[in-house]
Amino acid sequence: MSDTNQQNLLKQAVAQAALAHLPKGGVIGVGTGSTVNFLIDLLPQLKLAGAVASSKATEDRLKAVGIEVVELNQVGSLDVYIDGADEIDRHLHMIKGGGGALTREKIVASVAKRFICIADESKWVEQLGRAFPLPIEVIPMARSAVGRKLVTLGGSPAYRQGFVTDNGNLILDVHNLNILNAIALESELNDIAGVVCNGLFAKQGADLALLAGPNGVREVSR
Ligand SMILES: O=C[C@H](O)[C@H](O)[C@H](O)COP(=O)(O)O
Repeated sequence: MSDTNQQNLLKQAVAQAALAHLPKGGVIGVGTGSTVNFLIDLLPQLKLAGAVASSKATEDRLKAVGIEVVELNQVGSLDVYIDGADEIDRHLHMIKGGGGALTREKIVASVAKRFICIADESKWVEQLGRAFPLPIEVIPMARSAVGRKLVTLGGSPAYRQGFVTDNGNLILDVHNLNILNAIALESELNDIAGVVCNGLFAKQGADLALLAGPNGVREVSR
């Protein structure tokens, strides 16, 4: 079996395991990405009243399986937000945004009482950012200015060519950042003029991580 097929089986397994952690008949926040896509296919079983989508892609997919998509402005708070991650560490801090949906993901997650991260074990890392570059959503006119600031922080920003976010902005993928204090760096990056949002989810990390490996799905909670 190819590595991709094997990884897809793990994503399917973690999506299945997540169902037990989600409320039946409620409204939940739904993230973006290939792992979440496996979950969305299973969500009709929960007979949800609706879901808040973190991207246009997720919105389309939720509608395709018959789940009502609720605007965030119609919702006071959510019991649960569920999403994948590009990397997650032992503090349940994450890097997200590989699919470019980080800003809406962070917004929807911010109104949720609980963040559940679903991933395969390949996403579990000792230190964030060593293998996966940190995505940052940037206002287009600020691309070079933000890039220069990121270089002074030790990063090597790469412009994600041909990609436009759901919000009409661009993504810089920042390599070589030494992320020793993810909470502090998340704030520091947000302070750069022109940055809309960065892919560190540390101030609000996950409350529960479900991680699928060859021996099953393990749970790590805070
Ligand atoms: O923008 C994309 C999101 O942050 C995803 O949660 C992240 O990239 C993980 O995606 P996947 O489940 O496809 O690995």
